[in-house]
Amino acid sequence: MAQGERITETNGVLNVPNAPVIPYIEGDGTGPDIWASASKVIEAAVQKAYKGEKQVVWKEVLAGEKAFNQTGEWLPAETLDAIREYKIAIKGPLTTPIGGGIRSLNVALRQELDLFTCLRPVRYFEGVPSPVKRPEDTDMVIFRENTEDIYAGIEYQEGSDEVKKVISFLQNEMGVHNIRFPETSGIGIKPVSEEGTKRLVRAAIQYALDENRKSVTLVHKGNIMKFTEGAFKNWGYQVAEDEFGDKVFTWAEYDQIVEDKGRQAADQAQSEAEAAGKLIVKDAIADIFLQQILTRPKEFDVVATMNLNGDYVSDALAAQVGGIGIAPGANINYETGHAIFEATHGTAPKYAGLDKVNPSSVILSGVLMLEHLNWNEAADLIIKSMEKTIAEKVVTYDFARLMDGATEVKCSAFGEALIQNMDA
Ligand SMILES: NC(=O)C1=CN([C@@H]2O[C@H](COP(=O)(O)OP(=O)(O)OC[C@H]3O[C@@H](n4cnc5c(N)ncnc54)[C@H](OP(=O)(O)O)[C@@H]3O)[C@@H](O)[C@H]2O)C=CC1
Ligand SMILES: O=C(O)CCC(=O)C(=O)O
Ligand SMILES: [Mg+2]
Repeated sequence: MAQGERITETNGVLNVPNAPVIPYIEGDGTGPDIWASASKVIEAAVQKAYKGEKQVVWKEVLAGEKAFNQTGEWLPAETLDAIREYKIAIKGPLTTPIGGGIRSLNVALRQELDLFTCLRPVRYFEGVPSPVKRPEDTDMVIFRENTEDIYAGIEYQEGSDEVKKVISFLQNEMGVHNIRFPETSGIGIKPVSEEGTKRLVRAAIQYALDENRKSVTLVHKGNIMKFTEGAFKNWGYQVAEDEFGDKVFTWAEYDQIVEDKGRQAADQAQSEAEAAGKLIVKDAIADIFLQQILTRPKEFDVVATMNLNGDYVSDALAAQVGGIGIAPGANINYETGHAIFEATHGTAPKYAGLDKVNPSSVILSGVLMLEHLNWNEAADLIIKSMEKTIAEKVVTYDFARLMDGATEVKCSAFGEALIQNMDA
């Protein structure tokens, strides 16, 4: 086994050695089962693609229950230091208690490393059972803002001295009179900034242009939350128009043409922009968006949204293409090159230690990682093998329960089947 070298970055470009050290967090709950299976698949793909010329040198770093049991800390400083040093990491899911206890370690990792984009591609694999009639029509890439919004964790518990101060400030100094039950309210605060919005939307538009996508939809609830979600929409259009000029046509421009010259002229301008291959930047209010991704998925492509909306949209879209067992993700800072790859799902605690769940979400997060390293040959081997294995109906319980004639296999056996089906 090679000793491994650090990945570095120069002017936004990663320098990837042939044996990069990649820290991994095994995760809680089903994390260890999934990681055991996923890591073997990633190793096999790299071996088959590069015949030993390249390899991943894994370095375990601790977080969650394993970290707490071994060090007394949930997220040791060494873990953050290692990810800062080695740039790229991959992780299994980590538990977050509800209504008390520690705040989310997953969110902490994203905030500490300023991984401002949560990238979650949603595509269909032929043969996967889905609740919709044409799952192949769903092909979207979610850009979820990953550091702000209510995930900032600025919350005050009902009855606490802090909440009394905040409520008194709001009532006495800000003229707020509509907190319905001030004596028994908890308060949460939702910061959304111009910088935070613009760097996320910039990344989404750049991705859409690079990947020849047709549109970017800004998803918000700006009709109700005007200065947070409404501002997200306005800043999103600003960054599109100020920084991408002629490459994009926005619905803000469309509205301006309607005002100046009428709807017919605006429709014509949009048709011309589409014919010229310009990227359409549009927006949708979150509630109707959740309906339209089901009824008209072909109309959506890249999606840029805030943290909480992105969380809901991620799981909803994952369902359309077969569920959370096959939903990958990446947390990325496009400016520093730091990234942590992880599944969209959580620890699925009821299946912990049963070697049962679908490891595909972490395996496909590994594919995103390999693509990020520009090791596309290895990434493609995994994708092809997954297409073949699912087509053979060799699947884990989550797909098997919805498929006729499936062979249900365990988490580890599914990984082995992928390796068997991998043709270099
Ligand atoms: N990034 C992270 O680390 C995340 C962590 N979490 C945390 O995970 C914990 C549990 O959260 P919970 O809300 O139950 O959500 P989970 O995503 O952990 O599980 C919900 C359900 O999704 C299905 N599922 C999840 N993973 C898989 C898989 N790999 N293969 C097949 N099916 C899967 C199972 O459905 P079924 O029962 O129908 O088979 C499972 O019961 C919480 O502490 C939460 O905070 C949550 C999300 C992300
Ligand atoms: O951190 C958690 O526990 C939940 C995170 C989550 O739901 C997500 O990343 O989508
Ligand atoms: Mg989530």
